[in-house]
Amino acid sequence: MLHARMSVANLPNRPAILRKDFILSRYQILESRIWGADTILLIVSMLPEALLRDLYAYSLELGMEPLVEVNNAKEMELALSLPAKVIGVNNRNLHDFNVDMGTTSRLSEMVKEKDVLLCALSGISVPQDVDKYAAEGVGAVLIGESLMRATDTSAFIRQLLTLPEPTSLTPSWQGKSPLVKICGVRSPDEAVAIAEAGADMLEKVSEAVRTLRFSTSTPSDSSNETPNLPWFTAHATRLSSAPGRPLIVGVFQNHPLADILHAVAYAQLDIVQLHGSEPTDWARQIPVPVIRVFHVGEDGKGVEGITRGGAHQFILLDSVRKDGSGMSGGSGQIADWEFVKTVVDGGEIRLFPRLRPPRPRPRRLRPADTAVPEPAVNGATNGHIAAATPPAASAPPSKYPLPIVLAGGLTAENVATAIEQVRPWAVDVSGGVENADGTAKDISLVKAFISSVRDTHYS
Ligand SMILES: O=P(O)(O)OC[C@@H](O)[C@@H](O)c1c[nH]c2ccccc12
Repeated sequence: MLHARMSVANLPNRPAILRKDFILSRYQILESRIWGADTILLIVSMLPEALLRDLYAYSLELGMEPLVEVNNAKEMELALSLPAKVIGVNNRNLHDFNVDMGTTSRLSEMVKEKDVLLCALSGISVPQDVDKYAAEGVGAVLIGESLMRATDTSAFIRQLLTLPEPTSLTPSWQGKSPLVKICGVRSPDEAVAIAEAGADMLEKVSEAVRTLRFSTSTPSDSSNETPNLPWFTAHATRLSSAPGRPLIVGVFQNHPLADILHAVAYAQLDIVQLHGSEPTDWARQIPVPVIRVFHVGEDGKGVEGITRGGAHQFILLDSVRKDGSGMSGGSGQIADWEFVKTVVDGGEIRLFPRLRPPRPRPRRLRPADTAVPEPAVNGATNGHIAAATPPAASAPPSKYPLPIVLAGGLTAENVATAIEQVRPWAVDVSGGVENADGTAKDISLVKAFISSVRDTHYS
């Protein structure tokens, strides 16, 4: 159960996990919740009425609306009296195991006009079964045997539900020019000027952040949810398509978690950037999206596990400082763009893996991202970029290039080249848009930087 839950945990629109079992006690319900179930099955025919009512109420208490299974009109009456909101009609009679596909159709009359999600259970194997039930108001089907027998499960489900091939899963951030993140903003006035110049994200170094709330905020349209794109792609796509005021980022380098949480609340940060060697898991405890830095060394070290999703939402690549600290940032040093490009092209894990492993090819020519058969989840379980083995030059770029924020030594002069070469999701600049003595941002440089980015489109 826990493995099932974990394998879908990082999908933005993950399916619910049902414990389809013979549930007889509160203990089993609590156990289900603890091990990752979203809901449970309660079978009316095997539970005395008082126990059924108790288990139904207990399940609700734990935040789970159970699937209540019935097989005849009497059981349906009882289920409706609970009042169950999700009712499954089992076409299979559990006393003699005979399947009568008309059972759901006959009982569907009893839930008409009611606020009930009706599910058809058992015996479903062809699209016509599903279509017929759908026309009768059935909202879900439960399929066991025919799914187990199908050789290509995904194709079978698509066929059964008349779903299109999953070609529409194209990340939308790739067609646009990268977002612009300006770091080291010193005052509210500077922030306003930079916002007006069109920056997408600002990072402050002063206490001024609380006054940086602009009235131009446009709430994003949450009804337009992204489909189940891989983790980083989904987050990049969502942020790229949310218009509004620039987001305020707080950058932290090896600060205590308590300080970060305090700053998020006090300064109302939109995003936290972890720029040190903080534990990956902290991102799960920070209540706003997190950008995590990967410090890229000269030898291509520092990107191990970079495709692992499920914690931070965004990735920033910066060049390691030459001071031996292993940290990056603020040095004005350019990252190895060619190497960063191999990380971007290595991409995120494919959502729909091949069913059979690829035919063996000579080892040397095998690109890094097809070397291992991948599970049907995103990068949570499989960081497949090996620093020492960037994809071969001939390898086709991944369908889901890794969306990254590129930082390190960018200026209005070099940013266009950087974008063409690396194809980052966003670019980050601080020193490159400052005045000669480094005491303030030079707004004309900020404008030049932003227009250079906006003029650069990916082909
Ligand atoms: O394998 P089928 O015909 O697709 O059926 C699945 C499901 O309805 C069935 O497994 C089921 C639902 N409730 C049950 C209760 C007991 C035994 C079996 C079930």
